[in-house]
Amino acid sequence: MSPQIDEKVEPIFQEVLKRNPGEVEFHQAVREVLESLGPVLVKHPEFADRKIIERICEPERQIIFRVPWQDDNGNVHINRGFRVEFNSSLGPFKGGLRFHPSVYLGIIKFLGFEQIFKNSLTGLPIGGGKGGSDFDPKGKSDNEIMRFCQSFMTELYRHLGEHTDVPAGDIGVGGREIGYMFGQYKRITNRYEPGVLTGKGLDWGGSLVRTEATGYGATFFVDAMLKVRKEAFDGKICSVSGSGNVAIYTIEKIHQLGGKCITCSDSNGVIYHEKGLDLNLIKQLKEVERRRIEDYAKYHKDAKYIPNGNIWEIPCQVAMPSATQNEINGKDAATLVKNGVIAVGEGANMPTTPEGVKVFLEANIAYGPGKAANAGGVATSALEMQQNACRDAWTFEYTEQRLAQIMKNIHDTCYQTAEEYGTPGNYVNGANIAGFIKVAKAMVAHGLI
Ligand SMILES: NC(=O)C1=CN([C@@H]2O[C@H](COP(=O)(O)OP(=O)(O)OC[C@H]3O[C@@H](n4cnc5c(N)ncnc54)[C@H](OP(=O)(O)O)[C@@H]3O)[C@@H](O)[C@H]2O)C=CC1
Ligand SMILES: O=C(O)CCC(=O)C(=O)O
Repeated sequence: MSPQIDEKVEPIFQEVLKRNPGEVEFHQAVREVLESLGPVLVKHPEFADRKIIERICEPERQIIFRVPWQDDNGNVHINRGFRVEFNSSLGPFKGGLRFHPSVYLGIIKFLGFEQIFKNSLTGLPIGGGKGGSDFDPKGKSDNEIMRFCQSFMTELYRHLGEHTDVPAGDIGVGGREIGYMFGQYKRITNRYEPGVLTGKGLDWGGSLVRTEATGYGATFFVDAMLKVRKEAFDGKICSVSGSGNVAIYTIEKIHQLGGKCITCSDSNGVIYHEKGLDLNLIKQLKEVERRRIEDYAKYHKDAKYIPNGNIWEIPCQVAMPSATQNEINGKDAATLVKNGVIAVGEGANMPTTPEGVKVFLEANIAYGPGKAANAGGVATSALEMQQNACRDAWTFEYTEQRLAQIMKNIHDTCYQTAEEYGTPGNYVNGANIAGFIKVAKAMVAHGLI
């Protein structure tokens, strides 16, 4: 762990540990932000007076509920649902829902905490929140998914609203699940309220580019970091982990920008295709047929499937982790650096451990942390809310242009803030400080609430 937490901030972190026992991912996310904030308190003593850091670490509201559902054989199952409404200083709580068996309060709190600063960086009026369930969608039938989503929304709906809390997708939650939850919300409330969820279908209030936004946005962010170093994607060998929504559209944009992506993965193994990935096949396998990535190698005999492989051992120049938290540890980071990586852009949330982050920062590579690099998804969700509010639907070109501009702004804000605070090139500090200051100022303005 980095010893660099400021002495004024350390007691706040100790209190977070005490108040939230066992929530290790939440501790990790909080510590990483708090490490950046010492110099901010020097410039802004009012933040310390008003106990802004202490308040920002405590969610405004945490909802935990039972989700009973029946499988196709009539068996009853009970899952646990969560929604952590972390901070609404800049707008309604906004952030995705994750359905994965690993979900517990500590995961949802880490994601909700990150979301506060990410959403602030977008420059759009959205607060931070996150939710989900320990439900495992793998191997479930379409009807089982629908029954689960309906049961989940039957409890959650009372906490949502376009001006209150607006969920979207995350791991295990895509367009299909958003559709079932939207239908149930509409049925229970008797309101057609498109702005209550984002990531909706294009025929019923969704936005063009939302599906692509996180991956495209992360690639735009890395492109901006490369440009600072007089580099470009063109001709670069790239490695992407995961094979879900973020991974697929990261690969797509990398290819559009002239890079060659040679890897993807799922939780069972890694695909290595030296001549470059066949993205149409990945889309067919994952988006249409919902199969495992292993099957990719059945169609390309020159591609290798490595069961339980370590994707970060495959040499690349640009790495974009797009699967899950803590997928790059200190050793993986050192391997990437040794093999010549020049840029790492995080499509996933907190995919690098603190030890890995330290390796990247010390090696002075271009390292874009998730809360900045993957903000394009939630930013485009906010654009979807704008379209819903004025009952409009923008073109793909216009929406992508807005996304590209937002990502450029986020990059420049992080870059300039890092310089201003004496750590040039450190996007971790830049993102944490810039994201924090905007929320902190709003909290001061709103008084003690
Ligand atoms: N969707 C969005 O708009 C945004 C997503 N993110 C983040 O991006 C990441 C990916 O999300 P998304 O693409 O939407 O999710 P998907 O469910 O579409 O895909 C997730 C991918 O990551 C793999 N994965 C998930 N959990 C693990 C694990 N524990 N170990 C190894 N592999 C794993 C999955 O493999 P398998 O099928 O085997 O589980 C799958 O390939 C997450 O960190 C998410 O929080 C960030 C910003 C926005
Ligand atoms: O689009 C959204 O509201 C949420 C996206 C998300 O979950 C994230 O940024 O991690």
